[in-house]
Parts: sequence; structure tokens; C-alpha cells
Amino acid sequence: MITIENLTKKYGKKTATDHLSFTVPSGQVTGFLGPNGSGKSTTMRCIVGLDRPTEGQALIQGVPYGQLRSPLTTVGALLDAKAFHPARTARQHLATVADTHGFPKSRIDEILNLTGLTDVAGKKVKGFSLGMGQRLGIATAMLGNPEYLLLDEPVNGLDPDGVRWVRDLVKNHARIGGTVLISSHLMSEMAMTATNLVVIGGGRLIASGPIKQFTESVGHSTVRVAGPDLAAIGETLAQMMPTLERVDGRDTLVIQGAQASDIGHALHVAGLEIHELSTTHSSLEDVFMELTGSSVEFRSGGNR
Ligand SMILES: Nc1ncnc2c1ncn2[C@@H]1O[C@H](COP(=O)(O)OP(=O)(O)OP(=O)(O)O)[C@@H](O)[C@H]1O
Repeated sequence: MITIENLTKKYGKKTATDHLSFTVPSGQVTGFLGPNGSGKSTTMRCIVGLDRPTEGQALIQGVPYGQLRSPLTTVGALLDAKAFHPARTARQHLATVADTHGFPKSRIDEILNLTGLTDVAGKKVKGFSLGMGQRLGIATAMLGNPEYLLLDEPVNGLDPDGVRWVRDLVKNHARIGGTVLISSHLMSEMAMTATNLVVIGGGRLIASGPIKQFTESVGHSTVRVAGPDLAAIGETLAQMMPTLERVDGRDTLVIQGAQASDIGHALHVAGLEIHELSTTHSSLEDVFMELTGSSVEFRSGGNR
């Protein structure tokens, strides 16, 4: 488990993270969501000891990164996908990292294969596309076969195949017991990848928990009701549930803020026939926009 406790990081007068607290549970993929500049990279850098918190702490298995007995085989991180020596080949880069950290050489071919880089292993990194660079960054993070993977925007620059590859890779890592913290501003992608979410805005925690909690809460779902006597259904619901917000469609009613079971019961008690009673959950994208709306640092149009 990763534990972020009251983490505050200031760069001069700029507060990048502000008393941030959350946990990253083991054996799961946790999506780390936030608008640009919300403090995701700063948090990740603090976790691996690349930045020193101004206040609070980031702990892995209960200790700071620097106190882990074997940090490089415990945590693998992709924080800057461009941090390679341009004149080295992918294989040379991985061999240098393996040498420096005492990882077995046999792992290099294994990881080249796992990350789909075998065919370009002899190519100089300076000729790599952004997507290939991302793959090499992930390969480097996974070289020590770590339990924890921290990936900062790993799908940036990847084509749809690459995006799916990252998704499968991190899900598989969690399935075999690993722990993944993956940052993104692509909410729809996180909906397909993560089982747990941490949402931050302006350096502060906005919400965290299992992903279902975000999209399936009553506040984030609507219920559609249809029946032969829609006017009577509308009147009944208005009488029995006067606080409901009703949006009249042509042949259905769309109701926000109530559960389908309560609506079904109310209409049953009133003896009304219904032909449709269905719940639609908001997309994670909608929930994210709602949650982070007021904390976006840069908006289109240039307002801050
Ligand atoms: N070294 C630094 N010096 C000064 N300010 C910094 C530094 N690093 C980050 N910041 C500021 O701290 C805030 C948080 O930045 P951070 O990179 O952690 O956010 P982020 O959520 O990762 O954003 P993005 O999605 O754009 O990468 C931003 O306002 C950023 O400008």
C-alpha cells in the first residue's frame, strides 16, 4: 500500500500539493486524475523521493522510499518518458540500467518482449517516436520486476493499440498482485483501466475510492420511466417525490436524484402501468468535470 499523509509541496510561493491524503491499495490499479497542474507529477515525485515534501509524507509499505530495503525492485516509475540518452539503443539503455542496479541480464530480453520493443531493440533512442519512448519508459520501470508501478501519463502519445496495451499491462500487473498508480487526464481511459480512483484539483484531494462509487451514486445517475399514461406517471411522481427533478422527454420521463426501486415502488402503489424503468449512470468524464470544475488551473479562453 502507498500512503500519502498530509502531503504539502511548495515551490517558492506556488503550492503544488496542499495537505493531500489518500491511499493506493495493493493489488489494484488506482487511477490518479486531475486537471493539468493539479499536482499529480509532484505527488509521484514525492513518492519516489525525487522531491522532498514541505510538510507531510509519502510512504510505501509504511516507510519513505529512501528507507525501503530494496527500492528499485519494490517500485518502478515512469515519470519522464524522455529521460534517455539519445545515442543509446533501447537494448543499451536497458542494459545500463540493469548493470547499475544489479538486475539480471536475462530480464532485458524478457522486458523487451513484454513491451513489444524486441524488433527495435537495436535502434537508437533518438529515432524513437513518442509512443516507442513511452514503451521504453515503461520497460525501464518494470526492469526490476517491482511490485509497485507508478506511471505518469503513460498513454500520452500512444496510438489506440498502444493505449490498449498499457491498459492490459497494468491490469495484468494488478491481477498478479502488483500495485499500480497511473495518472491521466483521460477520464474515459481510466474508466476502462482502474478499479480505484483518486481525484485531485488545485493540489487538494477532491474524492477517492472504488471507481463504482463515482459513477453509480444516486447523485450521478438518472432513471428513465415510460408507460402508456405518462401524464399520470409524472403527476404521481411529482406528488410522491416532490423533490425530484423531472426532465420531460417525448415519451419518457428522465428523473434525477432517485433510485429506480423507489420510483418503481411509488408507481406500483399508484397502480400505474410502466413499460420502461432504467438507470443510466453518468460517465466518469461527466463526474470528473463536475468534481474538478472549480479547480481547473487553465481554462480554454485563458481564464485562470
Ligand atoms: N519545479 C517546479 N517549480 C515550480 N513550480 C512547479 C514545479 N513543479 C511543478 N510546479 C507547479 O506545481 C503545480 C503542480 O504541478 P504538477 O506537474 O505536479 O501537476 P500535474 O497534475 O502533474 O500537471 P500535468 O498534468 O500538467 O503534468 C503546477 O502549478 C506547476 O506549475
